[in-house]
Amino acid sequence: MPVSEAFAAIMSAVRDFGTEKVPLEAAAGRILRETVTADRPFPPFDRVTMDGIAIYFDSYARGQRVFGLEDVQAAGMPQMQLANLADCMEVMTGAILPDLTDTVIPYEHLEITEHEGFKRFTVVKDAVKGQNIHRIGSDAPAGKILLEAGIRIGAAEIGVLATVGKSEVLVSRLPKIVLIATGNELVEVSAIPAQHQLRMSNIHSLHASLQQLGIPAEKIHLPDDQQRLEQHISELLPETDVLICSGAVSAGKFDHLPAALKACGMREIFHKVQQRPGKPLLFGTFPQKPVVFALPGNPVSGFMCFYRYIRPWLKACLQENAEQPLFAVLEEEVVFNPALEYYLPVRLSTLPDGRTSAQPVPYNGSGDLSSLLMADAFMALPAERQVFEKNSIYPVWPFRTT
Ligand SMILES: Nc1nc2c(c(=O)[nH]1)N[C@H]1C(S)=C(S)[C@@H](COP(=O)(O)OP(=O)(O)OC[C@H]3O[C@@H](n4cnc5c(N)ncnc54)[C@H](O)[C@@H]3O)O[C@H]1N2
Ligand code: MOO
Repeated sequence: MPVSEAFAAIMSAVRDFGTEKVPLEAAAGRILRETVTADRPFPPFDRVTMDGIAIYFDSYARGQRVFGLEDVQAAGMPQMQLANLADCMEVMTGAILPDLTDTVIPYEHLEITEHEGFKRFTVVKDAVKGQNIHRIGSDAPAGKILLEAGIRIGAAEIGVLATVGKSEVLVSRLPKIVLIATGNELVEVSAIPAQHQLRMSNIHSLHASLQQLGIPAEKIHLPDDQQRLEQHISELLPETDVLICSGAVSAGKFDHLPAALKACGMREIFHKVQQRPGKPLLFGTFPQKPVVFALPGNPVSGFMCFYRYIRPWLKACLQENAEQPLFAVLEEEVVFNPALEYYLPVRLSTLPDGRTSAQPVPYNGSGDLSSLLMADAFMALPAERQVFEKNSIYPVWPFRTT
């Protein structure tokens, strides 16, 4: 199956995992599922923006330059009122502007003297009516939509949510994901492997890739034994939303996973995609609820499949706004003969004209996990061509991203 068809099949199996309310403190990184409006104007009152004095501008306009002090309006104090329009009120940044004043002169534009125990302020720089006041509603009127459903909540959004009083926020519920590593050759990260063994890395990479999306996952290692695979998988099914398996999906004698999944009731949507790496990718659904992505065991294959298929699928399930497709300029000629879509590890950078460039990194194929250390995206080179010229433009799928 071509990549475009595989992707379309996966995206037509998008599921809604529902919503939940979380405390504001736990909302960062989650997907907002409600419209958030301004409960009050932004700012909610005429806000003083400089420490100094507030005056009635007409007095100044008539030539008055010396103002006697009536009182001090600090931030957090209810609004005061100027009793005599020829006086002034000392005001602090963040205070509500005193009633009957309309202009704020900062201390830097004042000479301060004392006369018989009373403070006097002489204005020594030109003033403009209305200066240094952040007007009520000038940023947003009450009722304005500030945030729409579908955004990923970041630090700026948390500040706005706090301002409008959202101590609880409606967000997408996260799916329960189980990561299964298969393979008798795999040992724990903390183990010293024998010569024929290796430490399992794929599910740790996948776990980290899910963490970028704020989704936790359970990790399990199962042996190359069909009965044990079936038994474990059937136990997991009732309480799992997404199964992501790694390894045992190609043509080997011990690649029991497809048969085990089928025995557990999986409906296979496709197995094998016209791509490299990641050709043996399998996607299926279960009648009750989980979907299953069975990724090829070669580390770069599974990694690529996560960013090309699983990540966009999960974002769509969480009802997160879709990302803009990204394109880059290929920095050197690439020749690739098989009739497969080629996902080439590349390093991205910005050209002087602002476009993104993609430099292929040294790469020994889908077992070469270390090649990813130098790369930050896969460039998708279409199956119909064999020669990809320098300076041609193709889509890229970045993986150093949130
Ligand atoms: N006769 C054929 N052989 C192979 C084919 C094919 O079409 N016909 N496809 C090749 C391709 S392409 C790939 S990719 C691999 C995928 O094979 P599997 O998905 O069955 O994966 P395994 O054989 O289990 O493992 C492959 C490789 O990856 C290592 N591995 C597996 N899991 C992990 C893990 N969690 N952490 C680190 N490394 C892992 C495993 O040790 C193997 O070296 O098949 C080709 N063969
Ligand atoms: O497709 Mo396999 O994933 O090339 O190594």
